[in-house]
Amino acid sequence: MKRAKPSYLEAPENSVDRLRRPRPTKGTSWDSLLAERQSRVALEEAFEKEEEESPSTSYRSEDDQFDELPAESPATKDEETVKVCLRLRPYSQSHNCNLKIRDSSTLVVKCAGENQPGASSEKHFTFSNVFDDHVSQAEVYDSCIRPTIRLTSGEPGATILTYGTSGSGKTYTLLGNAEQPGIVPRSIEQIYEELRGHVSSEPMLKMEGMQLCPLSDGEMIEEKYKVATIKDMLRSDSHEQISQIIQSQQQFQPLELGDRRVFIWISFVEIYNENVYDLLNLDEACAKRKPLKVLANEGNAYIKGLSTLYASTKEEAYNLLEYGLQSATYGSTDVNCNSSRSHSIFTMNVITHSLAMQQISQSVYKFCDLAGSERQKKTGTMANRLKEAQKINNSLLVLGRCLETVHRNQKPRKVHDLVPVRDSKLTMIIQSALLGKEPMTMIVNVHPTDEFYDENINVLNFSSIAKQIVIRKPSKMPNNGADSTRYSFLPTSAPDLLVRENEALKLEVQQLRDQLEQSKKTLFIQEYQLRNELTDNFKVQFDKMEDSYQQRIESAKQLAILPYKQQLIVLQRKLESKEREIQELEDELEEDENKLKAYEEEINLLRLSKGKRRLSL
Ligand SMILES: Nc1ncnc2c1ncn2[C@@H]1O[C@H](COP(=O)(O)OP(=O)(O)OP(=O)(O)O)[C@@H](O)[C@H]1O
Repeated sequence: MKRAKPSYLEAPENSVDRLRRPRPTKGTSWDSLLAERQSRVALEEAFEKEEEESPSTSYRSEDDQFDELPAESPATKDEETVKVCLRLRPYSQSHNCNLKIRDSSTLVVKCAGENQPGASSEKHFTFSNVFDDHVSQAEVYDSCIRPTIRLTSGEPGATILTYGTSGSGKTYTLLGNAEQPGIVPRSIEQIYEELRGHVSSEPMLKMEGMQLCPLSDGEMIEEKYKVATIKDMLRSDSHEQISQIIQSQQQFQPLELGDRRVFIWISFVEIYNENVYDLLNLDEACAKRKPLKVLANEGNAYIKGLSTLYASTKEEAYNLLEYGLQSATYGSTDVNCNSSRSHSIFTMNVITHSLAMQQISQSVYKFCDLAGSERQKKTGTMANRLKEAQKINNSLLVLGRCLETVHRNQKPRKVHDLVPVRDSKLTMIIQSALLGKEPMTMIVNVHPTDEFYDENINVLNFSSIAKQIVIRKPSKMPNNGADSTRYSFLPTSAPDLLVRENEALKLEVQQLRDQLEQSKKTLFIQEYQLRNELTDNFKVQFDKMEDSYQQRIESAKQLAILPYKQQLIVLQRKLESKEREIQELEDELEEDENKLKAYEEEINLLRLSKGKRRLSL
């Protein structure tokens, strides 16, 4: 069946790029336009009927039988649902609170029109976990995140989102503070502690866009220099305290990873007013920030020109996190005086190279702190703030539409709608999670006071849709190993044989693609090893050549100085004979002087005897 096309006869959706809105083609007649409109209306009516038969939200009024409440879409052994956890922010007892925790997975909301007769008075929302306001950061981490960081099983990674109104505790949950570290520092600890002894000190392998590349010696030095520069700029060691706190609360143990070598690359971006900015770009430290382009290929997003820095130790990872946070844009609203007005995404790319198996796998962990989903009136939005709020709300709206479409597509139906991931930068970047290629965990933060009643209901409705999305685990190829892991959305029961055949073919194509991908990687590893061998061989040859050149230079030198050596010997001999002559002359002179002295003594004696004789006469 053909996919339903959007019609240009309907009011345009504001969030959709003007250029991409539907337009009439030249020469289209009015009759054909009406026919197109009618077929579209018929299609939509069919969808609505389907929707009525299987409602998408997981809440019902009190009048409904609670036991019948569909907690989530049924997930089989090879499937998992998007994990959606709820966390309540501590609130003052003086405030009215309409939210009550019923059990570890159910929240009951008292409706605003409680006193009106006939009005339904309670709504029940189910979650993977519900955390009360006194639950600690470590408990939240252990229940929601720790199980999703699976470093041995070659999972594709995970996307972790915090969602809620401004000031509801999203940043607190994700980052925490020096005394109560949040999810990101705990994940850094878990990853580096579990991979202890396997993280390479040299950044030898890197993902460039969608390609895996070995780095040259010069490039490796450059990468290390960047991280060292950031360390010098920060000059703080607060991470040591954070690390100690986490270690005392959660004992992460090193994993048994055999000969595997791991390379960890970190990037950090901010989406502000629908522009993507690099938070780790050292060149932009003092200059005006330039927005980056987001490109997409086969459901994977790639940010062109994004800095991805190598962190060989957890200290370096903490430094990159701190540096990125310093670069982030913070504004202030009436609701939260340190409100982050942008979405930020901290990404850890863990590349594992198994020498024995000749395999490379990649796990990408994305931590997204979404901007607050508050109403414009409540946040005192003016001018700049209004523009920010509109952009924030738009991207969250698109996120909601993506989740809704994915959920709708998972129902047994013939027409699958296009998931509008391209309608916002946020959904474009996290599309692999939205399209089911990797697990997603959403932590919904709620400030449970009456003041935020409407916003909280919106947030809870939004999360109830996310909760029902089923992620299917890929069928693993026998020799594919970890990196071939893929997830796909397929309807649970195909209505006819044709659809099933189609799906089987799709699966086959996917498996062939995976095989091709694996072969490419094997080829890449072999090329990489060959290059290393060649480099070693060249080194040995160069050493030998250098030795022989040294010898030749030495013998040429000896040959050149030979005549001078002989001349030197002749001159030395002449010098010796002259010295001997001088010595002889000196000896003769000494002899003559001695004789002279003897004559003088004789003369003196004669004079004395002559004198004596004269006296006697
Ligand atoms: N569970 C909690 N325990 C203790 N304090 C909390 C908790 N949740 C939030 N807070 C406090 O509430 C305040 C606002 O939280 P936070 O900055 O995390 O909100 P936010 O949802 O990120 O807001 P924005 O969207 O505006 O950035 C902070 O001072 C934070 O310390």
